[in-house]
Amino acid sequence: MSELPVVLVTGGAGYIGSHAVLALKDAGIPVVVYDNLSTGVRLAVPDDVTLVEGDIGDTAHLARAIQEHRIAAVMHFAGSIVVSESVEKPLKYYHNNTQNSLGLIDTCIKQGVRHMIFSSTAAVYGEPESSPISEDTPTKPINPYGASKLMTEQMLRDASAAHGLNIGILRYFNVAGADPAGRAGQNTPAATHLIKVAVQAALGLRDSISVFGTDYQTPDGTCIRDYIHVSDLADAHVLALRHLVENGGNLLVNCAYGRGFSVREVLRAVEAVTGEPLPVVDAPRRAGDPPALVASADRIRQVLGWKPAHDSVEEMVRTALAWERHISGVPDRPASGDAAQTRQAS
Ligand SMILES: NC(=O)c1ccc[n+]([C@@H]2O[C@H](COP(=O)([O-])OP(=O)(O)OC[C@H]3O[C@@H](n4cnc5c(N)ncnc54)[C@H](O)[C@@H]3O)[C@@H](O)[C@H]2O)c1
Ligand SMILES: O=c1ccn([C@@H]2O[C@H](COP(=O)(O)OP(=O)(O)O[C@H]3O[C@H](CO)[C@@H](O)[C@H](O)[C@H]3O)[C@@H](O)[C@H]2O)c(=O)[nH]1
Repeated sequence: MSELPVVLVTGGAGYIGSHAVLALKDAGIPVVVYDNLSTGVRLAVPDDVTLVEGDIGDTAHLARAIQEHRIAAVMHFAGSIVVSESVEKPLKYYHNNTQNSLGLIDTCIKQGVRHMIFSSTAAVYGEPESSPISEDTPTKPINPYGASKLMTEQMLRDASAAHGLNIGILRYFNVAGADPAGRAGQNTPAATHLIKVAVQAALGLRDSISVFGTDYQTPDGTCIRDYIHVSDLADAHVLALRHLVENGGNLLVNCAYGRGFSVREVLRAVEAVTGEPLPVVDAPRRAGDPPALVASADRIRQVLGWKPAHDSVEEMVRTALAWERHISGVPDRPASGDAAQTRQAS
């Protein structure tokens, strides 16, 4: 690879950003985290990585961090991420995802940053008329979250054309799981993501798990999503950075495996991994949810040579469960033999 740039990871104390930091470190690429710790946590940043605590909206502070650490590339994960909340509080999303990204892009250009990789989302596609969804599928977001991200994509494209910034737009589908080596995971206690909530319910940390909508036009009536393991996604970021540094130009890729699972299928996978029934409650539809989002994931493999290593819902559930046990302190169940011995002894 050409000379490795120092990478500033905005949102690097959050779920996906912290896994990207590990992947960058594993690849020997120097990294600095910039995060306001609004949903991220200090402990998610490895001890040997500098954390600059700050808001991306504070562009003077951001500019100083870029200068001080000689940043040449930015991975921009910082943002607000909950689809249903974006329907209730749209301006929060246009502020944090669009307006703050505008300030960040402007600051990066003024400070001579060469490369930027942006966390976009499948939510930019809305309710696509055809499936699977390719990068050429028209973008028609149906919630403010998706709209706030699409506007940032457009700003990046225009800024790239005018100022020569190399941009990588990565449209993630549903991210799940945790670092298989147990170094990182999803830390937000009030997280809303299906697999996170389901493993919390499996561990007794929540009373139940709701299935939001059972009357969608899908085979079992529940929503379908294309789940991707967070460590495979983190690896895609390292490949995307190499691509921008070595080839220049721009990149737009879906990040997914290209197959969908319904909510009920995911919950069955959780039950299969834990060996226990889940406390499931059928509930009304959640605002802003499209029925099905399944990617065409050919381009990311072709352009980046990405070879996912964790393409299994069970592995996503297993690693998420292990991380949840780690942060909550809920012990592993005794093996069935131990349980039998305990019963006999009493
Ligand atoms: N989780 C998913 O399934 C998913 C799917 C598609 C896209 N994304 C995108 O990936 C990115 C990361 O998501 P995540 O799941 O890791 O979320 P997260 O909430 O765990 O991480 C976001 C991080 O950004 C920080 N942050 C938020 N606003 C900030 C600001 N103004 N200034 C500085 N730091 C700020 C938070 O403290 C947190 O550490 C987001 O941009 C999100 O939209 C996530
Ligand atoms: O307790 C729960 C949580 C979720 N769901 C359903 O599970 C599916 C997935 O939901 P969730 O895990 O919350 O993810 P999404 O709302 O699909 O959004 C995620 O995936 C998008 C990309 O597809 C990203 O843009 C978002 O940032 C990210 O939060 C949806 O049908 C939900 O209605 C439930 O039924 N019960």
